Amino acid sequence: MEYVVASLILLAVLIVGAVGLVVPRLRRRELPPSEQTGAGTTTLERPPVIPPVEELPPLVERPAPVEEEPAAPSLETPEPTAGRLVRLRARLSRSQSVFGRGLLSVLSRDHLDEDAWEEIEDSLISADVGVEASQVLVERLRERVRVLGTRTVAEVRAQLAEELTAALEPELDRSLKTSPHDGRPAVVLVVGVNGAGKTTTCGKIARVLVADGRTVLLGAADTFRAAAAEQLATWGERVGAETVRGPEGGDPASVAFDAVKRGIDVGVDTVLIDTAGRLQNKIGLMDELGKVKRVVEKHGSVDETLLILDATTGQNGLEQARVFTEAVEVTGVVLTKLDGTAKGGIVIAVQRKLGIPVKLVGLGEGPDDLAPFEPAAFVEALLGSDA
Ligand SMILES: Nc1nc2c(ncn2[C@@H]2O[C@H](COP(=O)(O)OP(=O)(O)OP(=O)(O)O)[C@@H](O)[C@H]2O)c(=O)[nH]1
Repeated sequence: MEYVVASLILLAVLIVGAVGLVVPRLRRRELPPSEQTGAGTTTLERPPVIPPVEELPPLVERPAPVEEEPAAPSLETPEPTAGRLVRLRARLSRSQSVFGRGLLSVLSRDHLDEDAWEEIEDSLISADVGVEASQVLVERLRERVRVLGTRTVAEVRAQLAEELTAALEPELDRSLKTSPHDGRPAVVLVVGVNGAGKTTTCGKIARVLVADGRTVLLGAADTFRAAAAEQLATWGERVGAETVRGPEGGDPASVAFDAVKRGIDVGVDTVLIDTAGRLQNKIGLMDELGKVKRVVEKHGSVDETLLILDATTGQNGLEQARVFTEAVEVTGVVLTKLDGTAKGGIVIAVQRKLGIPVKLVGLGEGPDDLAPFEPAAFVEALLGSDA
């Protein structure tokens, strides 16, 4: 019996000893290794490691982030050209106050005496219609009112509209020659003084053509202003049109030549060439534009030469325009910035003085603020509906 008790005690001591040896080892293994455990150092218990905030499970389940597709270069769809002038008529509000409110309020007076007719003539002149054209217009209107005995405002308005429309020569051909022919693209030269809106208008015309289903290539022959080629290329990219450029300060004629060649090679419908418009002197300008035209014509004739005129420069612009018409054969005028002037009558003066049809009008800085010019719709917009 005593022998059994002694054995049990011995067994208990052995178990306690074994547990005492194993447990500290296990504890030590659970702790991360201390940096220095040399003799004489005390190993302190480390605080529990708290995972950084971002590793904590979110309170609210967040949806898995959606992988964004790389943005594909999206092409813009320009507005259709039909009816643009009507849609943009409000842009003529400054000119409209002269024609619609000014002229019509005089014409609606009970007695149209000599002073009233003079006032009407002055209004037309100040709207840049031009002295001679204003006199002719007033004479014709005065005669009609006298012969027909017109009295109501609506009748006078209708007669004024007819006279203004007639002065804009509605029978002139205003179509743009932009269709390919003889197996090559149509070539359009864009000329005008710097700042008139040439590059912008080139870009807008490219959009007009694309809207009408044409393929276009742009030639940045304005090598004079560094940013012009960049500006033109940006317009082109927006509608998927390629731009041919040359070195800054390079020969404009050579860029124009390369652009037409490229247009023929890739088979576009129309090549639009933006030129530089330095007016340092007439001879220089004539030389430069003449050379561009001659060089381009090695590929075939130029189909359209559009002169860009800033409507806000009024009669001064007309003088500059004349220099261009002497340098190259201009086939159409684009009158820009009509939205920024009360002198919408300049359209009449331009056609009368230059004998060239206004084909397009710029009515703002937006990409589609360029409208085909339609005399009757333009006059309606000038006279407004509040007459
Ligand atoms: N309000 C208004 N601004 C216009 C119109 N057309 C062009 N502009 C502005 O006129 C300024 C000059 O236009 P550009 O196209 O750079 O003129 P540019 O003739 O090419 O000038 P250069 O490249 O220096 O020869 C720009 O700020 C255009 O946004 C328009 O119809 N209305």
